[in-house]
This record gives sequence, structure tokens and C-alpha cells, in this order.
Amino acid sequence: MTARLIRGTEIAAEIREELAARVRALKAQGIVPGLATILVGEDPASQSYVRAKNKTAHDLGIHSEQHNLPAATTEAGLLALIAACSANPALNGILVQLPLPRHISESRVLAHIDPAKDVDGFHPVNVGRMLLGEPCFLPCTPHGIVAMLQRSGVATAGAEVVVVGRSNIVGKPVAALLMQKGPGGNATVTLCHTATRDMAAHTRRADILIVAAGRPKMITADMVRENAVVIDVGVNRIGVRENGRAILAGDVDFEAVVEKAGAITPVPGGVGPMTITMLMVNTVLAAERAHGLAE
Ligand SMILES: Nc1nc(=O)c2c([nH]1)NC[C@@H]1CN(c3ccc(C(=O)N[C@@H](CCC(=O)O)C(=O)O)cc3)C=[N+]21
Ligand SMILES: [Mg+2]
Repeated sequence: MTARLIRGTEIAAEIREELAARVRALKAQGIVPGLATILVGEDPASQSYVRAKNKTAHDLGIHSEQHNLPAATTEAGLLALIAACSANPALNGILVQLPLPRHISESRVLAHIDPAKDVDGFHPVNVGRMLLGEPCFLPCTPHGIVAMLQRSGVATAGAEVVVVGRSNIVGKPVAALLMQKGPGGNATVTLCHTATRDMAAHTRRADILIVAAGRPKMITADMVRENAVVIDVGVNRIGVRENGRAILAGDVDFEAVVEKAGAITPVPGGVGPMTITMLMVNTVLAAERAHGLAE
């Protein structure tokens, strides 16, 4: 049997519809949620992600401003812009697109964002609160994955979840969310990485396999349990079409794994659109919190 497709595009659209109602409720009180995106340099993939974020914000009626800085921007210059955005009451959310140029310290930059406006959930205070299960901004991709599982009826309680990849923006936080006590959590989580011995022995035991390794098609069918739920976080540009658009591949060998899994996310149209939508969720939540309308 071919796996059921978990369509991020559709789930994200459903969430955005609910969000639009919250934006309307805020506007009825004279509140317009505001998002600042900051991009340093001219990486084409980063440019297209940031454009997509601003467009989605605009479509939802969220005020958004895009700051494009040259690659040669100094760290001090970037910190000054972040301080200005942090002090601007019209802005509820600040997103600094990663990766940053090598001469800028990502950790210093992320720690400079007001935690109350850290809609990416990357500030150390939000990372700590997430681990403690306290109110915070959840990082967008992990939050999107949990929302996607919940809305497609995949039970996580008691499930064997295997995460491949230990990045700060996906692997570590998605493992933390799924092991948390409560709805959307309660899973038994294993995290694999480049030093894991016999990775396939772990992945084959997974009821839910989440792959965020950044290696195109690394998960082959023999590594997947029959009827497993497979969440593919990879967005690898593996070539260019004649029309100039990138050819994308996930970290999962989709054509083979779709025949073995019970459910699978496509690339594109899977986790990616969820990531952008959860950023909007956090921006609206930030606006609600700023006006005492949410915890
Ligand atoms: N501060 C920060 N926050 C981020 O959330 C962040 C970041 N930096 N740096 C890079 C990663 C990557 N990321 C993606 C967002 C959307 C898609 C997405 O929408 N992908 C489409 C395909 C889009 C395409 O054609 O490339 C899809 O999968 O359907 C992918 C990847 C956010 N990131
Ligand atoms: Mg099957």
C-alpha cells in the first residue's frame, strides 16, 4: 500500500484561516500585529524564504517590514538594528534569518533579541522555557511538525519516535517537544546523529521517523519500518530545472519510502509551509501577549 500523504500545504492553510480570525479580533481593538524580518547577505534560498515569510504575513493582515542588509554588515550594525526593532512598539516579532555571514556571531545576535519578540524561539531564554515546559515561543519547524502530527491524527503518546539530526533549530527541539508530558508529546524519543552506531537499527524501530539531517535521500526504504509515519524536514537543492527553478529533494528517498511507510510528508509541500505558518502563529501570539490578551 502506498503511504498516505501528510500535506503541509493544506494543514498550514487551515491554521492560517484560524489565525486570520485572531488577527481580525486584534484589529477590532485597534491592534495590528507587526513582524520585522532581517536578512544579511544575498543567498538566493534565504532571500526566497524571507520573501515568503513577508508575503504570508501580508496576506494575513500582519504588518511586516523586511530589512535587507549587505553581507559586509558589521555585527555591531546588526545588533543596533535589532535593538531598534526590540524598542519599536509597532513590532511584535523579530526574525533574523539564519545562517548569518561567518564574521557575525549567531549566538550573540540571537541573545540580543527581546525574548518577548523572539518569534523564532531561538533566544536562550525561550529555549530554556521550552525545555521546562513553560510559556515561550516554540521554534517554528518543531512546532509545525507537532501540529502536523496532531492535525493528521497521528498519536504520539507512547510512540517510538526517532529523530535524525541534532541541530539547535530542528533536531534537538523537536525531540524535546515530543518527549514533553502532555498532548502532542508523551513519546519515547531517540535522537540519532553522525556519531550514531548503526543508525538503521534505530530508524527501523520508529513508529514516527523525523529526519532533519540535510543529506538528500539518506533515508532509504530498508531503514523504515512498515507503516511508519515519516516526517521529512530536508529541503535540499539537488539541481536546476530548465526554467531556472531549483529541483528539491528531501532527506528521505521518497519514491521508495512511500511504498513502505504508512504516512509521509512530501518535499516540497510538507514541513516547509508549516514552518512559515508557525512563524505567523508566534507573531500573532506575541501581539496578543504584548496587550495582555494571552499568557
Ligand atoms: N531565523 C530563521 N528561521 C527559520 O525558520 C529559518 C531560518 N532562519 N533559516 C533557514 C530555515 C529553513 N526554513 C524554511 C522555511 C520554509 C521552507 C519552505 O516553505 N519550503 C517549501 C519549498 C520552498 C522552496 O522552493 O525552496 C516547501 O518545502 O514546500 C523551507 C525552509 C526556515 N528557516
Ligand atoms: Mg504501507
